[in-house]
Amino acid sequence: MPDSKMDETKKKKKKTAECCGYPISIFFIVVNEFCERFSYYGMRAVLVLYFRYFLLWDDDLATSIYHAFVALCYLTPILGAIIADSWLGKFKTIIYLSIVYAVGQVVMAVSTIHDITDANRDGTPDNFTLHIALSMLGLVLIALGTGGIKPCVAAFGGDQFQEHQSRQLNTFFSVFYLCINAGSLLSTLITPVLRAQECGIHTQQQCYPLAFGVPAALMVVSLVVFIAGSGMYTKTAPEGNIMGSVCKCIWFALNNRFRHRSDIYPKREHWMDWAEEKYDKLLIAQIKMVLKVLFLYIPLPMFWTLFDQKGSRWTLQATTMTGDFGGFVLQPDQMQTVNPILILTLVPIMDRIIFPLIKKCGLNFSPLKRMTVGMLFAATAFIAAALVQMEIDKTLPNFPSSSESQLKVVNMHSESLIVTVPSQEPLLIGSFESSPDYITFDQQDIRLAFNTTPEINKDLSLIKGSRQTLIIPSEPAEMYLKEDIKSKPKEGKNAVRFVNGWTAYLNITNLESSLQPSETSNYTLVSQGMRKFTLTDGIQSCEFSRKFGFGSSYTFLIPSDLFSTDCESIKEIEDMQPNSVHMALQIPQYFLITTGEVMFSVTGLQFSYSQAPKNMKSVLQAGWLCTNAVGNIIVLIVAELGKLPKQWAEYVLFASLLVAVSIIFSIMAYFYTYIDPAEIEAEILKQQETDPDKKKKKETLEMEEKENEQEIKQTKI
Ligand SMILES: C[C@H](N)C(=O)N[C@@H](CCCCN)C(=O)O
Repeated sequence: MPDSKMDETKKKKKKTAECCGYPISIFFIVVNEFCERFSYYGMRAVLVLYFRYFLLWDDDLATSIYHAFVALCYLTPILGAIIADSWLGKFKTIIYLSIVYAVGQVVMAVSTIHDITDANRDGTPDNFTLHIALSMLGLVLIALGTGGIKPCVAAFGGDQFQEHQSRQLNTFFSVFYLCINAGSLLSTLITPVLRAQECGIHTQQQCYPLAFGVPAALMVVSLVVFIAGSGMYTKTAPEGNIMGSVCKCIWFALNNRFRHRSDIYPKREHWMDWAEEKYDKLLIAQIKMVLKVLFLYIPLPMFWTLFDQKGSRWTLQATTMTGDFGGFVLQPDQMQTVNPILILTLVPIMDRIIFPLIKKCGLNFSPLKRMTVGMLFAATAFIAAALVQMEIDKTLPNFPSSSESQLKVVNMHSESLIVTVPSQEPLLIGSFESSPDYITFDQQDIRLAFNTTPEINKDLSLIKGSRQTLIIPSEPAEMYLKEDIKSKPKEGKNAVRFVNGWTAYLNITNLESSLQPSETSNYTLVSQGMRKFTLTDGIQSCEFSRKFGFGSSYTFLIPSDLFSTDCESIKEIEDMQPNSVHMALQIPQYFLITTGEVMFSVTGLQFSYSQAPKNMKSVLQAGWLCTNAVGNIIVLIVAELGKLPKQWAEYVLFASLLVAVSIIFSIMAYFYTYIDPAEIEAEILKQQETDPDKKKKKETLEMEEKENEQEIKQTKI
């Protein structure tokens, strides 16, 4: 927008109602942002677990779709900025896109109701295609909404301030950032708790509808709050399609340069100077400033590649750890709250203590240096994550490879048995006991010998890549194989099953059906904490309680004296140890990545603002957010191409890539000279005033172009 027009807009700004020097309207904007960020981060906190455990996608697909969604959220700001600047203005853009956003959240919440397709009432959806289609539609609408309003809301907040309120404007931006993190903190604490509840019409399942429904409700609240402030806002008219002008000017410069590629034309200082024939010197200078910063942005996506894995890989890592903090139990997806908690404490500490201290020591800790250090912190965070992963790997059971088979023997016979197993010492298995651990075989067909009278020889055909248990009931000749789980139970839950050694059928709470004598139940999943099972044969009953940790698996052996011992004689066989590495071990990696975020993200945001000409702040904002989108696309590419067999190795790979990129960035930063865009703009305007030929030059060029167009038309006719 020409400056004269901009001044007019400023003059036209109506005097707004104030409280303590602040426009009252910003209260609505800050509350709106808090609710919107609650909605966004709340939904994001449980998203990867929804993909993994509701839609039953594997870790890689869940991670890929999660990052594709985040990438889309950071690509759509460009669209939002264009709509606001050239068509609807910020106010209407925020309202319309917030409606799209709220609809998306509602569609997403509906997609998580398993009962809508669970016709056979077994607790799992029958029509996954419908759930996937609904959730993808919901996510696209959410991405359009959240990304579209992102470059508008903060700028709209800024528009509310008068020129004399520059101090209050700075405070507003700090409060705005804190609100983002307060919203994020509360939602990442609350939504995982909602998810962990059980709900449903026909069967009780993890309450994803509530976990996604509350963020949807908050988005509606956000919209209502924003509309409520409607009468108090200063609404500036759309500034004109600045992105369009920038693109046209660049296109013209490139074309003009190409047309004059011959050596007979004198060289120009910068390739953008080839737009001088048609475009304002001011616009060209502004584009040069923007391009200089955009060039510097090239290595930045790698930071976001690592940063945004907090919500995917790190959350999945937490599901293989224990979250028992004594007084309270933390869910794996709640670990992400460590980030906003640290932001709320680290931002003031850095701003008030660390950065001033560094300055006092005479060190020039320039914004670009801070960003480089931020990248190195993020790389160190991934090394910490790799070390934690190595600790977890040590505690994981030795699962069979695709060519191996594993077998355990459980003796429900009233006497001890000696079992002869190929290439093993004979095993002595007591009554109601099992072989010490799974025995691994390279072959599938094996023969076992039992010292019963008469002796039994049993030929077994094991399943490749599987874990199985051979159950020897009270009548050993009726022994049978039962397939076991071969990975950690989902969401840090515990898998339990019962073998019925009682003489009649048994009903056990939580089990799908009653258990016949000598039968082994399928696994049932139970959450961490004290769990109670009631066993009854229809006449007698007793209760069996046990405290569970995270990620374990047990087979409970029910003896024939069950009711006379009041369930106390039930024996347990531990098939899989509970997770033993504590989630607290993730705190160092969260601390390092958040320190990196403060140095990189907060500084980067300020840097983008300070180096952008005043009418192109939204262009650079969209560019800055785009680095985030590209970062998430890189996760997809590296995760797909890399496919490293060990998770810790993938963490080390990402850390190494970021170190390499931070070295390149530091070299680029070394050659960057900081500018004061306002000063440059003022200088050019002054020069232009003393250039009477300027207007004439432009008019002549426009005439020439029109004549050319007409000539082309006539030639065609
Ligand atoms: C919650 C997180 N710590 C945060 O502050 N997020 C901000 C900035 C995200 C920057 C992405 N380029 C947000 O606006 O959500």
